[in-house]
Amino acid sequence: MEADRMGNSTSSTWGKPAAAPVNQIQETISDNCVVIYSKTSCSYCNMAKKLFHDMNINYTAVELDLLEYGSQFQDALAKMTGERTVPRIFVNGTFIGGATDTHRLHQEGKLLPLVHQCYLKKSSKHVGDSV
Ligand SMILES: N[C@@H](CCC(=O)N[C@@H](CS)C(=O)NCC(=O)O)C(=O)O
Ligand code: FES
Repeated sequence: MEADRMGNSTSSTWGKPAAAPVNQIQETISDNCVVIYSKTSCSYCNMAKKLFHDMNINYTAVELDLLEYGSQFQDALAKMTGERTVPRIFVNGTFIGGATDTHRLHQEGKLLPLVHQCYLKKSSKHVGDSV
């Protein structure tokens, strides 16, 4: 029941160390060239998505407000990137910043090369893949 859940929220948080979200985040960012940790209600996040969309670049969006453990993911992201804010954007397995940083990278012409580097890496991995 609702009251149970509220009463247990502290202990269930203790029972779930941030290691699990960190591992999941690391897996997601190594599997996908562009990952945006986002919230559906956030216009900064939408602007970041639009930037990639307009460049015809596929991205993986993880909507933290729709995740049951979204707040723990935000804690993990804070540990990994120094900020708990959204969006948190990763390209080629590396944190590149929030919305402002990403737009700046794009203006400096550095965003597309990072993405292409990742595509190249992924396509070469499959050459001679025996699995
Ligand atoms: N300059 C940062 C601003 C990030 C920021 O302030 N994000 C707000 C939402 S727009 C936030 O994450 N607030 C806390 C939260 O939603 O948990 C960026 O461009 O990403
Ligand atoms: S722009 Fe307001 S929550 Fe991100």
